[in-house]
Amino acid sequence: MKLGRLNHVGVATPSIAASIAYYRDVMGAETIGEPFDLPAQGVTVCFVDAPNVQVELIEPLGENSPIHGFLAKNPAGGQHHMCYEVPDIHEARAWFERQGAKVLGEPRIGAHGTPIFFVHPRDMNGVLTEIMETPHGDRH
Ligand SMILES: CC[C@@H](C(=O)O)C(=O)SCCNC(=O)CCNC(=O)[C@H](O)C(C)(C)COP(=O)(O)OP(=O)(O)OC[C@H]1O[C@@H](n2cnc3c(N)ncnc32)[C@H](O)[C@@H]1OP(=O)(O)O
Ligand SMILES: [Co+2]
Repeated sequence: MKLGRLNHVGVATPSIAASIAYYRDVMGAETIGEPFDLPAQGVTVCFVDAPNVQVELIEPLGENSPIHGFLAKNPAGGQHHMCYEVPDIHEARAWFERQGAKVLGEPRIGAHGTPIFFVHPRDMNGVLTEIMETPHGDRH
């Protein structure tokens, strides 16, 4: 596999509203999207645009949110995952499985409308890693 573009850095937060104020007022973010719910992923999401990458704010949604454990250990929130793009999600998944890495579930549709999967941080140098298929319009 060839390392692809860094699409976003996931940042878990107990309050998207408070994080939006921080990125706008302290960090000077000029483009911040509207928050939206992704019940299938157990999170509310909001994208903050930096010139070269997005920050993905994620707040727990529902009792089974996968970020409850992280926020229990990091109550103020913090950097949660890195997301890299790949041209073919199934090839990428098979690659990580061949490396012996723990792939967390089947590909499912993520916040950008293309399939994603996660690889366990224990097998990824301590970084929870999201792999995302590049949207068709963004392919070169
Ligand atoms: C918005 C939609 C989508 C997108 O399109 O972009 C998203 O990004 S959704 C983002 C949220 N979804 C997910 O994170 C799904 C995948 N994650 C999981 O399945 C779980 O979070 C997990 C990775 C299996 C962790 O589960 P959890 O129950 O919280 O923790 P464990 O007790 O199992 O932890 C084991 C081990 O891993 C360490 N850990 C946990 N989370 C992270 C993290 N984010 N970064 C680095 N390390 C992490 C945890 O501290 C434990 O370490 P040890 O104590 O040393 O064993
Ligand atoms: Co993400």
